[in-house]
Amino acid sequence: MRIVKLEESSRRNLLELLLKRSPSQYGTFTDKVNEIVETVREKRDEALFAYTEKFDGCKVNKKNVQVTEEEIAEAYEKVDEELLSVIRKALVNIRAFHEKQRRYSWFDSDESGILLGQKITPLNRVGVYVPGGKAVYPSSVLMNIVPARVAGVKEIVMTTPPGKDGKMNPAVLVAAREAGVDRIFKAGGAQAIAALAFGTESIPKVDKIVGPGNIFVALAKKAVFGFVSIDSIAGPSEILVLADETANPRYVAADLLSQAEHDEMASAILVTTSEALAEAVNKEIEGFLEVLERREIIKKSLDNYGHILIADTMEDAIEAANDIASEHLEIMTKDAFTVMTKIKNAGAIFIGEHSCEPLGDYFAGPNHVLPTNGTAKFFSPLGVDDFIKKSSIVSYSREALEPVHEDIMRFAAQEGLTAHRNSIKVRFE
Ligand SMILES: NC(=O)c1ccc[n+]([C@@H]2O[C@H](COP(=O)([O-])OP(=O)(O)OC[C@H]3O[C@@H](n4cnc5c(N)ncnc54)[C@H](O)[C@@H]3O)[C@@H](O)[C@H]2O)c1
Ligand SMILES: N[C@H](CO)Cc1c[nH]c[nH+]1
Ligand SMILES: [Zn+2]
Repeated sequence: MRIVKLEESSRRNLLELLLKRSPSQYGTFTDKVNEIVETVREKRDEALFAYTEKFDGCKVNKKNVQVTEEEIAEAYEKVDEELLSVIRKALVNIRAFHEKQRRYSWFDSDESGILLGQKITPLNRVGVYVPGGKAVYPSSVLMNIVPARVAGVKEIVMTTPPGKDGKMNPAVLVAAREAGVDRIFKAGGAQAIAALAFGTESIPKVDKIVGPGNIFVALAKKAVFGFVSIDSIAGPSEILVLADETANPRYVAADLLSQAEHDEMASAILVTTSEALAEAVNKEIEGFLEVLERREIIKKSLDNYGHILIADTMEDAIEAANDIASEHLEIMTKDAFTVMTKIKNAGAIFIGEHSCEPLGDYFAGPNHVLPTNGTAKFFSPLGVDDFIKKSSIVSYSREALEPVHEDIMRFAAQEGLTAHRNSIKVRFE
């Protein structure tokens, strides 16, 4: 990977390079995706099936677009016992973590006759998109469905691209059933997002669409936002390792490569105060590349978005990490917990040399659907909050309203809203 000294210009160049991965930069794809979305909106199933044949090479129709109980039973037969056991163990951790995010309605009242509160209502029906182009992601199935179930969503509809033969990945189906999905449809890409947003004869319209995906999925989610709600736009994966001379270069290299293998557009960045560590990490990467299976994707990703920045001080390194706002941030330094307290922007923070990123991808419990592309400055990981909404509650007795009614009338009059003023006035005539 390129080793560059961290200074104002290199930091700016890196930030500009990373921004090129933002969905907003893909003008040519935007037109194409908008056309797919509009066509599915208008022609519904007919368009959905045609695009599935065109982009996924699979013929689906009204009869086979929804995954059947028989297909799920067949999937259980194909998935080995050990994987099923791992899925169940992961589910225990993921559920326990998300249970802690549960929110409750609250009501606050006193003797004055005022009751105020906030009522929590789960969303009625949500759509979960599970990517399935370059890799299959049963782990993402768990990460999307569990928080929705914990929140109390009534119906969870999942879509994921079918194989050319119409078959679905068995581990994906099993993970979905274990996590508590209600219905699964064979649809991927922008056409699946449009079908969930507007509804077709086969796929029901949902209130919110969540889940990661490639550039077509991300742009389609942007296009349908407003017709439905969406979660953050989780794009190609990212890792930033913050390390000093105490870090183990073999671990740092392995962790950087773990995210680079997702996509040619994934990014892997090391920010370190140690030049010796930087050289050693590069050497380890060369060794790993000889044996890793997805080395072609990894090489492209490192060529495009792999970077090592050498900082003069740990304070400078932390400032750069906060600027980049990576999806995942690993801290392998002395006093790693103190460093963590200075991190403001990151989707998930992994502390210490044994807390490697894939531990979070599969098992620890926190969600792996995280903000990417610098959006960790304002977005949070997918969680229970994404699947609930709040209504404010207001209840005043006559005795509570009487002492403040003139204040309110004055406020309304100042805005020139006489019907508002009248609504208060009629109660005291
Ligand atoms: N942030 C996260 O939590 C997270 C988790 C898992 C995966 N990811 C990311 O999700 C992405 C998954 O991408 P993927 O491609 O493997 O699966 P995907 O399901 O997102 O995309 C496949 C679909 O893209 C559509 N498509 C492909 N080529 C097209 C074209 N030329 N025109 C129109 N549509 C086309 C097809 O309909 C296909 O079904 C990766 O970038 C990965 O890094 C992120
Ligand atoms: N690291 C990905 C999110 O960026 C999630 C994932 C799923 N499987 C493996 N990894
Ligand atoms: Zn991963």
